[in-house]
Amino acid sequence: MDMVIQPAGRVQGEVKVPGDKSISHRAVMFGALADGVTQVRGFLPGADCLSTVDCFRKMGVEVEMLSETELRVKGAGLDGLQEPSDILDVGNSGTTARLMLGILAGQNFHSTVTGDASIRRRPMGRVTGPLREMGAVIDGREDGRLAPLSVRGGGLRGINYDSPVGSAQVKSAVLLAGLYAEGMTGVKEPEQSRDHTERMLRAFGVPVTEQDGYITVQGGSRLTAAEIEVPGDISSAAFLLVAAAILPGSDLIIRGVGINPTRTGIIDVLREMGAQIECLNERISGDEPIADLHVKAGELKGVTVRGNLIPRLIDEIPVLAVAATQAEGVTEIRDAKELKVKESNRIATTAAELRKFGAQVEELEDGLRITGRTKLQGGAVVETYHDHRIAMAMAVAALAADGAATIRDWESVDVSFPGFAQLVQNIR
Ligand SMILES: O=C(O)C1=C[C@@H](OP(=O)(O)O)[C@@H](O)[C@H](O)C1
Ligand SMILES: C=C(OP(=O)(O)O)C(=O)O
Repeated sequence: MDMVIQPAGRVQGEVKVPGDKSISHRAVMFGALADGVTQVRGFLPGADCLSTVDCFRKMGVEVEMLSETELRVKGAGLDGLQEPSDILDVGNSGTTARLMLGILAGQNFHSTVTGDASIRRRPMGRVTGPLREMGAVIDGREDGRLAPLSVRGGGLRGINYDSPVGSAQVKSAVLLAGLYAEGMTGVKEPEQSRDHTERMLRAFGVPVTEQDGYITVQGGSRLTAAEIEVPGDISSAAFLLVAAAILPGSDLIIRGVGINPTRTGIIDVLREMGAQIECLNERISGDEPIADLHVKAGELKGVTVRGNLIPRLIDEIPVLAVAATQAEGVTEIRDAKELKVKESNRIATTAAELRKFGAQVEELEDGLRITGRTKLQGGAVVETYHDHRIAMAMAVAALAADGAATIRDWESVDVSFPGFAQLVQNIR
């Protein structure tokens, strides 16, 4: 479906964004493995998280949807999952695929995991490698590096894994397998990735410790059902933060957004660029810090973003590139090769689509160089490569353009932010 986005003078008002995708996935998965009934509020009813629900239902877990955002997961216990009689289809969701592979590695049954065309291109060797090292039998295309993947799990031994990438999906997959392994399992990463798994495992009563730089769990640790309050997703809020930062006269409040420090790179960088962002009513909700974000437009200037900041804003880089087109001078994003293995190659797709608005964007081996400030041109017909973040980033570019833009395959937005188009309409 095509979506036509009209320019907006500014954005204003008060809004809420849907629940955090990373936390919603984990609430369902950990609830499924727990003893007792887990209650989840603020769940993201996006396509990716619904894929997680579907996969765990196929393994016999009862998930009751009390409303779109509230669900009850009847835990099967650590060893209660059943062999699925059909393929586990994760749709477009890398998080479902990789975290679930960690769980499947611990099961004494056979399973097959696949997903859409994008998932079948994304690297799975980063999880199947360490899971095989732990003892899981995994096969698939390219010697088990690409889905479809078949898993025969069980009989795992704990390892200390030095991950070559700062990836929460890798860390989580290994730690989840570690719950089923003999002894201790640890993961060390080159840059710290989001820590929702560690926080939520603790909320489910599993000790997660740090030993010699390894984040560690003890095999056999049982999970006890918990009540999970999912905060608003800062990765979704990012589209609104950038819209408000670049549209002069904007003044927007986004209520109840997760501000876990492993996720707030976008706030740090937008502030450094010159946007005004305040965190109001900072509080702890369950296991995660949250706040209301008050953002106002500013005169933006270019910045360099690299190193350990990258995992703290990895999913926000396409929309950060849009902000950079409206900043004076050069913005460089480096050390971000990981962008190439997301739903699309986000270095290539961000550059190609932003150029359609007249932006000056150079693709780098490990990132992007954007030179501002450019008055973005209307009339673009944007391809989205079925990548929700590209669709929404380009919608934000359209808000700042001098005419309407058409965004192709808009339905991908439902992966993480159902209702985005309506919400943007309401804050004009
Ligand atoms: O663990 C998670 O929930 C996620 C981790 C990140 O991926 P990587 O682990 O591949 O960096 C992120 O890009 C993804 O949207 C969600
Ligand atoms: C990369 C993303 O998700 P996943 O890896 O779960 O597909 C994303 O949401 O931007």
